[in-house]
Amino acid sequence: MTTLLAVRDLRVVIDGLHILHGVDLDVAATGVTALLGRNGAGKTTTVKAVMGLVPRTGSLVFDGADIGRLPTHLVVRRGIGYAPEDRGIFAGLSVAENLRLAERDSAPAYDLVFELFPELKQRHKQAAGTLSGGQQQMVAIARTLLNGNRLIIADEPTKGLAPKIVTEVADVLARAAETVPVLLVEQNLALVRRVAGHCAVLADGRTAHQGDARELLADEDAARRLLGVGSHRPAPEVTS
Ligand SMILES: Nc1ncnc2c1ncn2[C@@H]1O[C@H](COP(=O)(O)OP(=O)(O)OP(=O)(O)O)[C@@H](O)[C@H]1O
Repeated sequence: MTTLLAVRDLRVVIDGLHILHGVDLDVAATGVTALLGRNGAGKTTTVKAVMGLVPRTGSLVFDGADIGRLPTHLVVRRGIGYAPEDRGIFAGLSVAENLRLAERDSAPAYDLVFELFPELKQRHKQAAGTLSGGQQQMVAIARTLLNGNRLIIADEPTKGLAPKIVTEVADVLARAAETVPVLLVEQNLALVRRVAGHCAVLADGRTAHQGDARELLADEDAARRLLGVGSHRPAPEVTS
């Protein structure tokens, strides 16, 4: 596996609380890498640390360059797009305005975005706050695809969504990952099995496992030990 982002011994302390105690993570240069772990394991904190949104120590090497001391805006400028767990959309602004605010490149990839999300084109004048949860998630992912990012980080994009919408979001992530590698924080293991190649599992702020996602999820005992759940649930249909 070729590594695009190499995280080593990542540590985060917030208000004196040690939240990450040494996370190692290799994000593959192609496809979807899944970041897994039980609630509170440190997944969101890990991706926030990559983005420079929380104070961090350790080594973060992205495409051969050290980004471990860069502030968020410079991490973004290196080509890492982030769709946060809370989606971070501007509720009072329209879909088009939300997208326009995210433009960084001189030629934003609206063709790609509207091909993947035709619904956003139809709803471009609608206030983003009146969209469904799934549509808001599409706006969050679309913003990362507008610019020529070299890595997309999506934090629990399917959280709270209806099964049909989960399938749609899974579809889009799988299609996006054909051109841009994706680091996906996800609890829906059926989706992970469907779209992910490499995976890392966190436990108590540390890396407990790294390897092939499907191999891990095929191993009932390991999945239960590392993730606390059986992994054999029906997979959502990915049509692309
Ligand atoms: N700003 C903060 N202040 C104090 N504790 C925090 C802060 N951010 C995170 N934590 C704690 O750190 C631990 C890891 O949180 P984090 O959100 O990274 O976990 P997670 O794996 O993403 O969990 P979930 O799957 O529930 O979203 C949790 O115990 C959380 O309560």
